[in-house]
Amino acid sequence: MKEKNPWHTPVTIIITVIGVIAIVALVTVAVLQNRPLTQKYKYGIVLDAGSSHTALYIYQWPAEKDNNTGRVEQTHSCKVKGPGISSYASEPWKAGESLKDCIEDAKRRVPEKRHDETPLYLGATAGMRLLSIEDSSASNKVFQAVEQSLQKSPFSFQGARLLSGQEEGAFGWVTVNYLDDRLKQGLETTGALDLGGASTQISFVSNNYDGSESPKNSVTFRLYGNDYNLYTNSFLCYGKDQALRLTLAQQTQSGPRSILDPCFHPGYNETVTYSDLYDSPCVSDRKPQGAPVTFTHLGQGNSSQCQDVVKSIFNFTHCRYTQCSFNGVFQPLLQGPFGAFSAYYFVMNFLNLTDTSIPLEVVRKRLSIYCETPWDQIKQRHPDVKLKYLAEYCFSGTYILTLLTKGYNFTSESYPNIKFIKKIKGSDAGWTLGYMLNLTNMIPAEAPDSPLLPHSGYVSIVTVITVLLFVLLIFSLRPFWPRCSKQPQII
Ligand SMILES: Nc1nc2c(ncn2[C@@H]2O[C@H](COP(=O)(O)OP(=O)(O)O)[C@@H](O)[C@H]2O)c(=O)[nH]1
Repeated sequence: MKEKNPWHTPVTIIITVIGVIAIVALVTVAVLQNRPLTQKYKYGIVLDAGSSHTALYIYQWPAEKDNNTGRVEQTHSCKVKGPGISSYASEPWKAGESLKDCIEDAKRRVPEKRHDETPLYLGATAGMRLLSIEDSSASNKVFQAVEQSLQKSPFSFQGARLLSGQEEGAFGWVTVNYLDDRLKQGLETTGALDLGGASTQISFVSNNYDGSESPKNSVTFRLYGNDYNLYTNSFLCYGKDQALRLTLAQQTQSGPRSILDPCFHPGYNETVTYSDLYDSPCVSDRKPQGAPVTFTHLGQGNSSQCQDVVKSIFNFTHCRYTQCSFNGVFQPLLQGPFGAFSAYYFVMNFLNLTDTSIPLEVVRKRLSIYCETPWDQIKQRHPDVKLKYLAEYCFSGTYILTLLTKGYNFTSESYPNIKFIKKIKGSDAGWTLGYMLNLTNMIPAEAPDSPLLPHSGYVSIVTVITVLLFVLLIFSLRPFWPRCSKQPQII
């Protein structure tokens, strides 16, 4: 008699076919339905009105995930032509005009249908801080002019304001740690060292600082469920352009007709007007009486003397706290890694000295060889570099090393903890991103709920469950399996 295979019974065949169709349908629906939707983005724009120039930054983030760290990124930056807005004190309307090209650029970069919901902020830093000290009415007029200009843009203008030094330092620290994904994960934070043209900031978390000593240097944050007690200080007049004024003022106190400056290359020769040099609140009270109209600024290229002149602009004589950096300012013990950006990066990158594993002594030696190089040779070697920047790298490099070691107390051991950086994951290091994250409430105080599975994880789980169900189905049909008995089944 012919053996009949139990798998060939109509019921079994129907169950198997339905099972397979159901499984295929389940996987297909799971994969198709969970495919990420076409990504929609939101945008934010911040104008950094610095002392030397203004820059516009565009940030974007996925529309659904405002609250997730590491998701906001810089997509574009635009450098405003001309000087910083504080330079337009005598013709404020020009400050507003100067921003137009970058605003036009932003209009092309941000999708038109998002324009009216895109917040636009302008934050001014030390250049405007100095102008407001010098002439508060001129500073108000400059703010009015930029506000009038930005209100005409199609973006949602949220105002132009002067940032305090403390805010500038703290937002720079937020930016660096946000981009490094250290805040959400509650990791040890990175300190921030920012060197601008008119001021410089140092911000870090130190275990031996709870804010009780010198409370004005303390900023507290609760971010993603973690509390931070940040130490921050901004030194007005210690940005690299104002620091250069301080050293030149130091060398021209007797009102000479010429000076031999150890921080400029041998053969450097420029005429400087006394009134220009002393036209800043950082030095205006020290303008020598009866000085001639101009002096000749000659380079000498002597590194050790340059270090002495630069050191002389720091005051180490008084400290009413347990410890100080300089000028009587409290500073707790340095702790952790540091990111040094803005002019720290421009200068050390030009000098090929961003590698902090090079011993400090070797760094100093290389800088002194550079400073001693004649000005003609320097110009020949770098025909494409702006002469103003080129002339100042010897001074700027010496200033940076002096500020870090004598000012902030970095040692040969702690110097390698510094990383000279320009960008982190494509976004510029600076206060602007931290400022926008704060104003848009994009960093929550408490840790967000654990995120949903990513698409690939979801598909994998559905596939595994489906395979298991399939195996289960096969086993549930066991009664219909062919028996392994020697006796043939007779129907
Ligand atoms: N070497 C060099 N210096 C720069 C560059 N951009 C800006 N600087 C200088 O670096 C300093 C700081 O600039 P920035 O970070 O824009 O500071 P701010 O203008 O004070 O906000 C100023 O002295 C600028 O003149 C650059 O591309 N190369």
